[in-house]
Amino acid sequence: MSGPRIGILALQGDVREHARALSAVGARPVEVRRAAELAAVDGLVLPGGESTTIGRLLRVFELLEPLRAAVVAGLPVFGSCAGMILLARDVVDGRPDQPLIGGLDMVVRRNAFGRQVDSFEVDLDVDGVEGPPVHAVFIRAPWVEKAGDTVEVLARVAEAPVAVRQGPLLATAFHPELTGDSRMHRLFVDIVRSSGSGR
Ligand SMILES: NC(=O)CC[C@H](N)C(=O)O
Repeated sequence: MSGPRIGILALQGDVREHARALSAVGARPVEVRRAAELAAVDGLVLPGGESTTIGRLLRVFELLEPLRAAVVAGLPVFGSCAGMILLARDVVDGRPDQPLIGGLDMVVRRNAFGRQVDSFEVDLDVDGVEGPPVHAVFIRAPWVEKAGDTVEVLARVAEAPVAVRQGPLLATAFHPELTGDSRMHRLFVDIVRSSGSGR
């Protein structure tokens, strides 16, 4: 039995690390740069990078509208860091006109942890992830400023949600692809399988 085909948006960011983590949990990773490639996946990862740049590239590659439509149609998507921002319905401290995909009923604050703690690492208990805490790497990360009632908060740093799920949409402010621990990817692949689009 082969695993679900999981696309990784490959316009910017750490695509290779996500591919490795997805393979480790039995999925088949494929790079996505075009709408036709998007149409052929069972789930999609939006990697970190710069959300403003990725948003602009989504327009250039004519992927923004197809992605919005895919999310509305129920495609499972996992956004990390900049990918979390792209899944938000609104962003605080974003650039004016920064394109978002939306889908997750949340407002995020971009670069929320500020300059002093630009990047940091912390061990986090994440709901839905068994075993020891997840070692979470934050790099100029956002946090969730406001979340709707149907958004499940899976982990927090201080008071701020940094991992959330709403139906088939999963988002983390941290970078689970950088630590060699593929449990967040396993959680996403389980979401893809149970959403019915996994083959
Ligand atoms: N590591 C990251 O993805 C950083 C996100 C970046 N600060 C942004 O606003 O998009």
